[in-house]
Amino acid sequence: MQQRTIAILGAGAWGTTLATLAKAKGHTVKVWSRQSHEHLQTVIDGADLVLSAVSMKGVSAVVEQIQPAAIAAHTVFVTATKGLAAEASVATKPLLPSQIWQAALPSHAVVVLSGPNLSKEIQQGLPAATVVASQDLAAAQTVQAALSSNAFRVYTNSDVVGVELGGALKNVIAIAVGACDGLQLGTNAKAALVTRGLAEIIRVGTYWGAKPETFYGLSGLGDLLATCNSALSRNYQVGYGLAQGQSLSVVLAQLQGTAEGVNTTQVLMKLATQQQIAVPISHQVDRLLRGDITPQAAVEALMLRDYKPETR
Ligand SMILES: NC(=O)C1=CN([C@@H]2O[C@H](COP(=O)(O)OP(=O)(O)OC[C@H]3O[C@@H](n4cnc5c(N)ncnc54)[C@H](OP(=O)(O)O)[C@@H]3O)[C@@H](O)[C@H]2O)C=CC1
Ligand SMILES: O=C(CO)COP(=O)(O)O
Repeated sequence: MQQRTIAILGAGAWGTTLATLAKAKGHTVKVWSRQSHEHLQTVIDGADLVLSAVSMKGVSAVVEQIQPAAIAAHTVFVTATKGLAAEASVATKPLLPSQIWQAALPSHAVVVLSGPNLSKEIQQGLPAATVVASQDLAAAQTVQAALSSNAFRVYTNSDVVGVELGGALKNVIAIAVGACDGLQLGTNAKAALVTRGLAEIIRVGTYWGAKPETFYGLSGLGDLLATCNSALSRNYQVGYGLAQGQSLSVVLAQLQGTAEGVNTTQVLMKLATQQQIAVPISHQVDRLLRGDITPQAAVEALMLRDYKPETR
């Protein structure tokens, strides 16, 4: 196995966990965060892989600190952020983290890493699988070889948009399912939400050019199952807390780490409204997060929608 020099950007829950996985494989690992004394450019100098696990709101600020001309041609950039850019618009601006990285580093390979990867379980050494997606298959295979182990199984995929959107959009559905569990609506209701949530993700994803089948994989259905079934998920915790009658600000103040679904819902609603894509569950999550509706009223609004065939 080839030893690599890996720079990890972001020392939060996911960045720290990815560093643990990379160190366990014997790679040389350097971690950078805003608290680091070293400059970002110094940390990524000479790195074979640069792996970013900063939350969505920090991606542009981090990318802007990088001087592309000073980076070795073979360096592969990996983004593990699950979110949509707040400034995204259909016409002009990048929507996904990998598009921000690729726009700043047009001559470097960019790889998306996404899957059912609750960091606390991985830190405990429990087995997990993930997907690395890139238009550059060799770059994806380099990342696959670098991170695969007996505890972390890495698959490749060429559907970058699908893999990245799956990881971002499942967070919105995880908020809905957290609320469903917080209201103790039962297993049938939860199964319905996850299944119709997946249909909603596929509707949005295919609009943006993703392959439908990608969403039945690890970064779509896989990550939905993980985050909708675990109290470790911060997004699930947000929905659960709202269903307990707590305000969003109280829920977020008590939360350990980032719940990307809160901002992702806002961006998704802006884009889906512009493009007239039906996202009924996300719409109710948006109203709930804004405090415009009670969780009980959101459930009723979903149950009493116009009749329709399942396949539309
Ligand atoms: N935790 C998990 O299980 C998983 C998380 N993810 C995704 O990874 C991303 C990070 O999640 P996670 O590590 O859990 O979140 P945390 O809240 O634990 O950490 C967030 C990280 O982002 C950094 N950050 C935030 N804003 C900025 C900024 N403006 N400039 C630079 N850095 C910034 C933080 O830096 P600082 O410490 O300096 O504040 C910190 O390193 C999210 O998109 C999440 O969806 C993906 C898979 C699994
Ligand atoms: O993406 C994750 C697991 O795959 C982490 O979920 P949360 O961000 O909801 O904690």
